[in-house]
Amino acid sequence: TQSTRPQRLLHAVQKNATRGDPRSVVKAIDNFCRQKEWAMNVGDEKGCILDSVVSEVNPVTVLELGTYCGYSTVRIASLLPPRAKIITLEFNPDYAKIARQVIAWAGLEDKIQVVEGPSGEWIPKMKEQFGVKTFDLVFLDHWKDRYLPDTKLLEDCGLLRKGSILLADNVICPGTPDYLEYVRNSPRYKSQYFKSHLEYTKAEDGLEKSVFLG
Ligand SMILES: O=c1[nH]cnc2c(O)c(F)c(-c3ccc(F)cc3)c(-c3ccc(F)cc3)c12
Ligand SMILES: [Mg+2]
Repeated sequence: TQSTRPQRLLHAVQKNATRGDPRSVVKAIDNFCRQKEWAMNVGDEKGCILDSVVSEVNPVTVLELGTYCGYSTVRIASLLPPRAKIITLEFNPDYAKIARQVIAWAGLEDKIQVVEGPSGEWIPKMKEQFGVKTFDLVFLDHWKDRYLPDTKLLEDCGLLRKGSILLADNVICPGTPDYLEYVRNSPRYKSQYFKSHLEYTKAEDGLEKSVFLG
């Protein structure tokens, strides 16, 4: 039976990356996506912006919405301090299965919890299920129509604190106009756009970094 793109991406990691070396996993995926098949990882260019935000925030508790194959999960987790944790939500069970294996190859299972299911259902359960108080950093990279409702849900569930950082991928391509309008005009956020390119292409895209003011 025909393999899927996530399966081929996983095989590229297992073939070209060193077990336990997260940076080699990131490199192997970027090479696969540049040389073989495009895939919707945040990629190397936007990934550097992600790295700089993670390093600046130095988060202890991270939420990622949208795991896909675990590329950004590995990128973030490789920069976290020892006791820090990342919870990553993935709606698609096939993606989650691949992501777990990519994360295992990177040797980062202890810092990462992959949770399967709809973000809208899991966000209200974060406190009771995972003992989360608030998130220091949220990386939005799932479905463009969920960015705004999930942000409002995070606010309503008391999962953001003064200074929590939201970092959103794809705010230009495919674009999240309602989310951008909200974080750029709400008095509860201070927002900043980082212009970049759609992963592995010359098309414009960017990341929006928004600080929750409480
Ligand atoms: O859905 C996504 N989630 C997270 N990150 C994404 C990402 O980083 C992307 F670059 C794209 C993208 C953008 C342009 C394009 F041509 C194809 C895919 C998508 C996406 C958008 C619309 C779809 F119908 C399917 C996938 C996503
Ligand atoms: Mg994306």
